[in-house]
Amino acid sequence: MNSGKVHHTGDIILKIDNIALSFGGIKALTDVSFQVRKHEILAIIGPNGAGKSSMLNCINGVYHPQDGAITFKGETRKQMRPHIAAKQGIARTFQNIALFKGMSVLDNIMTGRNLMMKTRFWQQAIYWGAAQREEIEHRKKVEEIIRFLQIESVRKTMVSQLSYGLQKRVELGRALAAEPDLLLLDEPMAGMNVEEKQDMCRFILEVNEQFGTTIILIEHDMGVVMDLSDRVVVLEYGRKIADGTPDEVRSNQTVIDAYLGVSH
Ligand SMILES: Nc1ncnc2c1ncn2[C@@H]1O[C@H](COP(=O)(O)OP(=O)(O)OP(=O)(O)O)[C@@H](O)[C@H]1O
Repeated sequence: MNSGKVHHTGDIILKIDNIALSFGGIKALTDVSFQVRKHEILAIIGPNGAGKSSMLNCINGVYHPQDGAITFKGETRKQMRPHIAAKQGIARTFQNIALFKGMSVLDNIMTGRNLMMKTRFWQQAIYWGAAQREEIEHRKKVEEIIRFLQIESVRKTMVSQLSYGLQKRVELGRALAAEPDLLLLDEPMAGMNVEEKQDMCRFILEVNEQFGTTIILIEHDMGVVMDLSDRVVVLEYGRKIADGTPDEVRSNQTVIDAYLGVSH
């Protein structure tokens, strides 16, 4: 897989400063700091239990770190809240697919627009015309995403009837429906075959290129990480042990030791 990623990134969009998170006696994250530039694809890697998902959960406000600060688009918060993160333009996919399995592809992606809907239920009753126009606009955007992800043929299909790879693509579609500035992808290729992985890689790169979306992804497949990312942050036992370009990280002795299981 050679993606031919073009490296052109902008100002800092996300700053993680000295984050510490623990659950009772378990230290999930200790003093983790890194920065993400606009339009960058940043991969977070590390062995199981290293704190990767916890980091994403702090960024989108699901977990509340005991220490440190998160600055997104210039606004610093000690603790993010999920609805604020979403409103500020952070969208997320999950390690285990979190779709409405009994609903169609179209309706699932439509749920990603919820935050952007201006008219509420009681308003819809009064301003029926405005609500209808708004609905048409949202549907147009959703249809664009469906075309972009090449899932037109299954747009009316119930999600439970789709292959795992397609379900992952629909989940990406739902996140894209929110038109995020920052997209958090938790193992977007997990459980996929080679062909599905290649498709997902292509879509992630196209999202980054065409929409200018900044992306943070957690991924275990090192081939994918090396191909997709501009930079890589490596976590081990909740601490950052390296941060750099894929080439820098690949040749970093501490990283090599962590992956080969050398005790230190
Ligand atoms: N909600 C929680 N309650 C208690 N402990 C948690 C919780 N979430 C994470 N942890 C613990 O925090 C540590 C880091 O977990 P996390 O899921 O962030 O790691 P990870 O690097 O994403 O792992 P994996 O690659 O296996 O998904 C682990 O020891 C985990 O058991």
